[in-house]
Amino acid sequence: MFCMKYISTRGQSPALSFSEILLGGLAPDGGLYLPEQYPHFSQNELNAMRSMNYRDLAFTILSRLVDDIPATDLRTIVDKTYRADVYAYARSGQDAEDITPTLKLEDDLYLLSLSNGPTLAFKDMAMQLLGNLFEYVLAQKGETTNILGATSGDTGSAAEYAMRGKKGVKVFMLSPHQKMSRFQTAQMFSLQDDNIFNIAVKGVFDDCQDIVKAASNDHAFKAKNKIGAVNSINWARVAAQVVYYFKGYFAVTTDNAQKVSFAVPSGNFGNVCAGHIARMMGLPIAKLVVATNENDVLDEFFKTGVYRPRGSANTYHTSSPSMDISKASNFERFVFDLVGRDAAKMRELWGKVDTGGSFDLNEGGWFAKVADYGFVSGSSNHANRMQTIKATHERYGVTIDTHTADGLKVAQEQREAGVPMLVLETALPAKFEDAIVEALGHKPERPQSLDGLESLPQRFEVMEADAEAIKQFIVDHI
Ligand SMILES: Cc1ncc(COP(=O)(O)O)c(C=O)c1O
Ligand SMILES: N[C@@H](CCOP(=O)(O)O)C(=O)O
Repeated sequence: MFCMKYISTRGQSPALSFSEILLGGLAPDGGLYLPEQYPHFSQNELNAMRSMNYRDLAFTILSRLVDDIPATDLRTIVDKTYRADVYAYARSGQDAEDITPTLKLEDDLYLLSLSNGPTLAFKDMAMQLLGNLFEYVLAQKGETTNILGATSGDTGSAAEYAMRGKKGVKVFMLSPHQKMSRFQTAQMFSLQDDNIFNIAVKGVFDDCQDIVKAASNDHAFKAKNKIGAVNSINWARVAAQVVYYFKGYFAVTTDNAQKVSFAVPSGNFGNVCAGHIARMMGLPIAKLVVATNENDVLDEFFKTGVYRPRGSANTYHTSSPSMDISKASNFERFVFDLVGRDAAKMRELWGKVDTGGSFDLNEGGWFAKVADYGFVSGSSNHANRMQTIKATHERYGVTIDTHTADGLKVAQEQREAGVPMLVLETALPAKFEDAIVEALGHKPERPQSLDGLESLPQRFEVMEADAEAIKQFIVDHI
């Protein structure tokens, strides 16, 4: 019987079990949780996983990361989550039972469809599981939680759809005022459930995320008001996202000697961090391609070794708005591994980041080791997105959204002969109708059930980017 413990990247919090860290976000020392050691799948285990359906694969992987929920209960939670009727928006010709079907564009180039869930973005893959895990753990402990989250457009709706009506859960979701697409805004703000509170913050996503972290670092406030997290600072979010890298790999290979690459539209680094963890668990990955939009802090790091988060004034509002992020939370998880899990080094580096500074990992020779982890990067801009959406439609008859277009553009630059490249489809085009009309001259398809979404009445508060005022709002509404 192994015992999986989670440790903080900053090294000054006690090691805890999965259920103990499930509801929270940051560790008490301000760091992020990671497994003390990554579990590793042997070749025989990978062979056995090759023919598994999504639910079996999810259970097999998650049970190596979660050892304090009885296996029969975890199995029930997984089976309840990954159902074809939950991930029902598969393209015609795709099998919804696959949960994350692959779509071949041409030889060795695929889309990995992650956005067939209720809110049409990849966030549903983990958030639906989180909703069911939260319900289970809260019932076991007889507790309640008040979730405080930040969204640039997709985490918010995925969390609200996963948590609406759930007993013992309230959701307070911060979003950048007037910076999400019309569809994204309507998807969140039209929810009228009593347990959902949408707060439009006058600022950018990073301001919202900073407020979430400030509340999480106020230990007395967090404990008194039972503050929970659903952003990818929450380990369970990342853990759930590991599964579809395995699913995608097995879908396009026949033998574990083969490697594949994944191109990942990136902002907060949660999605590609899950790819990194899949690789650490033994998945044969050639490259992890980090694709950014004009907010290219991550691309700058992977090209130069310098991590230089930017302030609100230098964070651009783009046509792939969910990636308008200049301070990537989960990057800390990768750097922890990169610097040999040296927590003192992490405190030194994030001491600079948390006070508005930057760091250069050429110092100490750490940047030279990035290649060992398979990371490469690139960026794209509005003109690239329009061109990629148009070319993909003309060449393959497939409409992709603006974020997936960022991924595909950079994927094309990083392809290698004989190595399948999977581009993660992180949202469906219906969420970004105006951009699709600009690129193609016509609207994208949208599920009939979502017709008229933008005309529904909306309920939200507009607030300044003021952590104390937002904390008071929460106190007044719980
Ligand atoms: C549609 C879409 N694509 C890509 C991203 C970037 O993913 P990550 O923040 O995990 O890097 C996001 C938001 O995070 C998103 O909503
Ligand atoms: N793009 C995200 C930003 C939050 O990312 P998360 O993965 O940390 O929740 C969004 O759509 O809200």
